[in-house]
Amino acid sequence: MDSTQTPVPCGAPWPHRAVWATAGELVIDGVAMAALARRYGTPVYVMAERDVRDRCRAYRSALPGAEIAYAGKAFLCREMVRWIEEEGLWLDLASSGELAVARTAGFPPERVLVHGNAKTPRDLAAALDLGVGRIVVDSIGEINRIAAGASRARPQRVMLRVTPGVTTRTHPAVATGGEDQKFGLSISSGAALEAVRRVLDHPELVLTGLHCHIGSQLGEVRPYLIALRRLVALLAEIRDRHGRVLDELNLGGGHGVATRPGGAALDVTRLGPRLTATLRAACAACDLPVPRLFVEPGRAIAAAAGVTLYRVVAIKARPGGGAYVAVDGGMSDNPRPALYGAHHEVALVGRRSEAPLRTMTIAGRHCEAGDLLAADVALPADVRPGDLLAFAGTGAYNHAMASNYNLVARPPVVAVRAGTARLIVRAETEADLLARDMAPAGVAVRQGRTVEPVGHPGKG
Ligand SMILES: Cc1ncc(COP(=O)(O)O)c(C=O)c1O
Ligand SMILES: N[C@@H](CCCC[NH3+])C(=O)O
Repeated sequence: MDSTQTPVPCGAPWPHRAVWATAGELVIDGVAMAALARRYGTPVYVMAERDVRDRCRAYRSALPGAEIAYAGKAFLCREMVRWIEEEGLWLDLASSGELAVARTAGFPPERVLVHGNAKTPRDLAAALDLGVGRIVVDSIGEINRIAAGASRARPQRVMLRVTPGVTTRTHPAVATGGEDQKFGLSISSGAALEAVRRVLDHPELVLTGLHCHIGSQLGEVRPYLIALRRLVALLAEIRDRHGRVLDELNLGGGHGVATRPGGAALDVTRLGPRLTATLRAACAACDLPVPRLFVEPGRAIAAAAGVTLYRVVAIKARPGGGAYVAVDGGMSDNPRPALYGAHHEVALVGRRSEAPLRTMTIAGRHCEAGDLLAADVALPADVRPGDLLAFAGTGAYNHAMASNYNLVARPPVVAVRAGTARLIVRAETEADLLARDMAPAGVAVRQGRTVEPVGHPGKG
């Protein structure tokens, strides 16, 4: 593109306000990525605030009257909590650590749902102390533990997570609707009904409804409708056996996002009306009032808002053609390609290249051959050390799943909005890494030389 051309929208899976501008620049909501990378270093996670907010609003308008709980496991920090709070969503949290983020960001506890198949005493104490809106019971043994921390004067509202026996097309590691798995209580075995009975026996607990979560990165509406009907049937059975009509039905999250241009997504504008209509029809058939519906999207709110920028460090020819392009990050900041074979779109940013496209594999910096961030992507043949690469769709389950493998410090998160960039999670430092490591007694600490971060061999 030459300097007379107008910016071209990137389209999905890039953020809503991402454009290709002149000279190969990627501009997200008015912020140029090359300058951002120079200012904050690389790797860096970029989160487009207005993208997150747009998606929260799309959920609220596609599901009027329903509660939208953002699944914080996808991406959580206090700034994100503020956006979610301001957009009127609930938060789905899964540990005392996540609860600490929400608590210290001032999120209203009555809009927090707590999940977990193995909630520790600490998790439960944090949830009960905070006074969260709902705890989602995931096992029978947990019922007494929650009741013990509540009281008749201050009863705890709970939902019950059930497994509806629905199969889904997704990676096996994130398929959770089937019978044989670690989450929830089976409907067909009778465990779910037994758990209902036990919860109802506790005056310290208020059973508000049922919950299920059938999997993640799902592309079809149908499994949700099947799960919904099974949960409504269970609501009717609970009414018939116990004389109790529960008010809430939570269908979890899992709504898939496009990972390639033109790729399929489970768009809430398509899903929302089908859920609402099916819920009404199923309840009418069982002569039940329509319960308040909850959904818990994580990826669908956060994934496309995020982009990761890396510097190219080294290039190597592959035997058979193509090349390995090694960058200054890897499976420590994005384990998804190695774990699930996940695909992220990749683009050269910050300079224009006329070179023909060549097939390249983007390799991470970690000490294992499987640390490949993207296989067989087409990039200009003149990609060189110092170049900047942008990865799309890294807003969910990247920062959240980052590790310190090889004692690599985790990257910062920078929010962009209307032409302004702002640090929202600072980079980890080597001092952070050493802070938890107890130096052996009597070892004198030798101060290291301060070195510039690698990955800036060129100005781009
Ligand atoms: C209980 C629960 N709710 C919501 C989610 C959010 O999932 P996703 O990010 O796929 O929407 C998950 C994770 O899959 C989950 O386990
Ligand atoms: N970590 C998974 C999603 C897990 C969903 C958690 N409930 C991913 O990146 O795809």
